[in-house]
Amino acid sequence: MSVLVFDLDGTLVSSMEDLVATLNVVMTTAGHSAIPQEDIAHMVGMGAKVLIQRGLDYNAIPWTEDDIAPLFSHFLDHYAANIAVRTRPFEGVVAALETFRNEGWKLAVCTNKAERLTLPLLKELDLGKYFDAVVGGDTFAVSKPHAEPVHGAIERAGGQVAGSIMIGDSGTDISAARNAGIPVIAVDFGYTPVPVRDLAPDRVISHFNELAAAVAELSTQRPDATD
Ligand SMILES: O=C(O)COP(=O)(O)O
Ligand SMILES: [Mg+2]
Repeated sequence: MSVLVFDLDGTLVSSMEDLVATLNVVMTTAGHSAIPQEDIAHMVGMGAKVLIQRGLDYNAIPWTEDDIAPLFSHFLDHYAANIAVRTRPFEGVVAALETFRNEGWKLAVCTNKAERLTLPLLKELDLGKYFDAVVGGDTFAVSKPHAEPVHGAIERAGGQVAGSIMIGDSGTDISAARNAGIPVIAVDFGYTPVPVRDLAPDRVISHFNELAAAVAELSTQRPDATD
């Protein structure tokens, strides 16, 4: 059984506005300046803790791990209470997930978002029902770009690595897929400081209605083929 392993933020869901709102509540409550959305877009992808650290760096605030803990806890509380104010699946996501399920694919989420945020968000957007496994940034001891959460998602979905494909929006996802030994399709509408095309994913799509063709192309390549 092959698995389609999806990243969440910037891939399945457009979540930037809610992430920006929460980060800026955390920043301003702590007495720091709010950060413009276009700059925060480059800071997402490694989970909320790293987002906060990058936000402090942006404001040139020196920090230690001890400084991060209360800000992270504020972030979790505020974001959990405002997780889907503006966040929505990208256009075509629901139709694509339904098609893949009907075709017999197993589906998994592998995100660096904390599990306690990921599960409620999927539920709130009525997406949870499509996935055989959901892995968050804190589900395993290490997060993407390590291979372990990708392999864990595939295993928990009841699938096997050979034939599985990752779909993501950032260099973190592309590296995670490479480390996990599976091909990767990048969406070009997500959150990344570098254009994903420059990171050499196997395919790039600009809309979810292009995903089925990209998956079909990669699926016809033998999983053990070398190129
Ligand atoms: O919350 C983040 O920073 C990243 O989440 P993602 O792995 O779903 O892109
Ligand atoms: Mg992402």
